[in-house]
Amino acid sequence: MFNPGSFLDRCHRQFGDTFTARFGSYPPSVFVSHPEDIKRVFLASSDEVSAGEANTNLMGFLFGQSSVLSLDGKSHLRARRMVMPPFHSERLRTYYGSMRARTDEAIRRWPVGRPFSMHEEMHRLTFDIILGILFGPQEREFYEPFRSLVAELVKQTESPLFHALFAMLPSEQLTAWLTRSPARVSLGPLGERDITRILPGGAILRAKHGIDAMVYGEITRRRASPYRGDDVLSTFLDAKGEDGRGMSDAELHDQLITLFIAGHDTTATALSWAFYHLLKQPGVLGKLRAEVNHVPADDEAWGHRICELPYLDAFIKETMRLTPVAPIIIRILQQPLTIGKYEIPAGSYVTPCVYLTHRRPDVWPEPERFRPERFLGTKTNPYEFFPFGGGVRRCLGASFALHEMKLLLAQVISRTELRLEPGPDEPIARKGLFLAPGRGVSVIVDGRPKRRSAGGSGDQPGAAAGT
Ligand code: HEM
Repeated sequence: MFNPGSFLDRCHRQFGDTFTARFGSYPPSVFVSHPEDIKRVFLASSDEVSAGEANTNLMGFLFGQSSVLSLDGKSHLRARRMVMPPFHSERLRTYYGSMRARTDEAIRRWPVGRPFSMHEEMHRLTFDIILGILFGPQEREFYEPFRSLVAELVKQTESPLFHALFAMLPSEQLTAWLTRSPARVSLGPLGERDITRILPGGAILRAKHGIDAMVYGEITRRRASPYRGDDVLSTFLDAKGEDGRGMSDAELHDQLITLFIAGHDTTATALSWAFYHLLKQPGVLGKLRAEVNHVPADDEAWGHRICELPYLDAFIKETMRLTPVAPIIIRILQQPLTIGKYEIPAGSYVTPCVYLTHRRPDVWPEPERFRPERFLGTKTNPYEFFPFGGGVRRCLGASFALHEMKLLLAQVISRTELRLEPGPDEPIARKGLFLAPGRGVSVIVDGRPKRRSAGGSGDQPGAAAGT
């Protein structure tokens, strides 16, 4: 599906709100986009629908079987309760300082007068931010190898070979192979050999084993250390479930990897779309800049006040309505379910379609128009607007992502003169599981920062992790 937007539009025009599509080796997926049907799916009990199995089939080899994404029912709720505290709203303020400091560094890095890809820059920035928040201040010896292993993994999982394997092999087999294959085997008298260099797809295994080894190494180091800070790993090391049990090393590893994977590519892609819409519409940029500049950069509560700005909030919602990062939400039916006039058999995939629901003209007048004002002074309906999914599986990093997006956007637009490099419109392209701007949003900075920002100050200062 190279052009996912027009594929979905075509299916909707031809078949209406509910239709079935089949992808590779996966069971048929029933797409739904009527708010009543979305509600039925999101409110279904865990006896009726599951999400863990579908998530595992898609990416389980990356985040492991004790990840909050892989689990269902009671074990999912237990994991969610343990993972949630660092993402509660009062805790988010402790991250503002490092978010600002990191954004400052990025702005200083950007060339003046020469185009660069905003998507790549947002990737780098959100990567640095989430790594600092998960693991705390780190030395370069951790960050740089980790960054290159992740870059290699992403490159490999976006390669044609991986897509071919994904389409051909039953997903459980692919997951099992990627999860269980050893990186090294013993060849008797020849000693141990790295087999990832000769296996097809071995580069994926190599990168994954490298990442796992680094994360386990860090967990061991931190368990042995008395250091506890504001970072997520510190919180998890001391967390106890209702049964009084803490997290095992495998649980810690799986939750950290999950948060890392779920927590930066998504936000980077949403931010790239935000910059695209912003720079495409000078009127919107003008309104946003006026609102943001109203908050003095050295205000003690800068971050908090920025996160409360109504137009900025509406702007981000409109970005996520028109160009949602995740086009669909996936559930597997554990028993037959009636959705609208259809009885859907157990075992089917049911996919509330974010992309189509967000473009319904009966809910969103002139749906193709980018108009943040539609969100001003209104409360959104969770079955009409769900860029973060819904029900008990709704994204647990949603508030974190929204705060991060607001702070980054506010800081960039108040400190730089930016414009899009002239060229055709950005196509909606599939990048892995997400919808991303196909050309990467090429921008040009025209002006140096106008004033020094308060950097790590304001709200509760945090360390610029990783430096
Ligand atoms: C703009 C950024 C983001 C978008 C668009 C996004 C979107 C989503 C979506 C669509 C889901 C599936 C929800 C469902 O099945 O109903 C999800 C789940 C999840 N997201 Fe996000 N996400 C974002 C940022 C983040 C961040 C920053 C974190 C953490 C640091 C995070 C952590 C998670 C986790 C742990 C889950 C699994 C929740 C569960 O299964 O209980 N996400 N996200």
